[in-house]
Amino acid sequence: MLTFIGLGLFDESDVSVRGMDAIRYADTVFLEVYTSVLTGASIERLEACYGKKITPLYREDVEIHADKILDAAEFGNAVFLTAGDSMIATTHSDLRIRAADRNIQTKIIHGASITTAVCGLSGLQNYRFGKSVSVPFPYGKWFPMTPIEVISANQKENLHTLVFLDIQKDKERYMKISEAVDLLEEQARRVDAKIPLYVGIARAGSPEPAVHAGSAEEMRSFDFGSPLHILIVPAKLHDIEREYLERFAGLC
Ligand SMILES: C[S@@+](CC[C@H](N)C(=O)[O-])C[C@H]1O[C@@H](n2cnc3c(N)ncnc32)[C@H](O)[C@@H]1O
Repeated sequence: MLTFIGLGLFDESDVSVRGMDAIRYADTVFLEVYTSVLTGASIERLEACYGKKITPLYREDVEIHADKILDAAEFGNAVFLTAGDSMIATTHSDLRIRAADRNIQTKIIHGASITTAVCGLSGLQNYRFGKSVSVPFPYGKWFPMTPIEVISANQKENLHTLVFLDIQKDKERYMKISEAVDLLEEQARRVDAKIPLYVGIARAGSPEPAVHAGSAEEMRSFDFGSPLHILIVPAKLHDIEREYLERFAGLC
């Protein structure tokens, strides 16, 4: 059996009771550490809390060398932990299909996801979000323009855009809101587009999340603090959305 378990957003206490029971009952516990992370808990702390040895998994362990996971699931109870919800903004649906190819039973135990937490923190309505996009760290001459293309397409339809920020786990590098805004502003400049308003959110799910709405300049000067960070580029605001951002995100 392979059980996908979403751990929620911040630390070891965010997992559901059902998820915790499945971890305690597991023979093997894997933790995927490259699509998102629990910034409030180290692996050691998770191990102490869940009472299990945890094997961290990097991208190649899941996307190329998944046999270790699938073997453990074929011959025992394996759990595959992910920060947030397991199948949101990740590649894990492929792993579930490969498990099914080997007649391994699978199930999902859901966790809170950043994709829904942003609605509560920003007041932006879930049904008004269009396609989401990721901003990767530029590499050499590689400077992808996909983020501004997706944002522009959503803006044409009057839809909000959720913008995930890159994680380079091997370097413990997490993109900050100010870095992402610099990249998005450069992309906008190249295609003669304008992003009039951003909403930045840091550490959703923690006791002290930061939420701030404003122009590119305000995003650069506001101190969002430690990771993880995420951005929203809002469409035209409804009255209630505007009022919520004024009350809870410092929108002027
Ligand atoms: C690719 S998504 C994975 C989403 C995850 N599976 C989920 O359901 O929450 C990871 C990105 O979402 C954002 N993110 C995830 N958790 C966050 C949090 N607690 N606070 C702020 N941003 C977060 C960051 O930009 C991070 O790089």
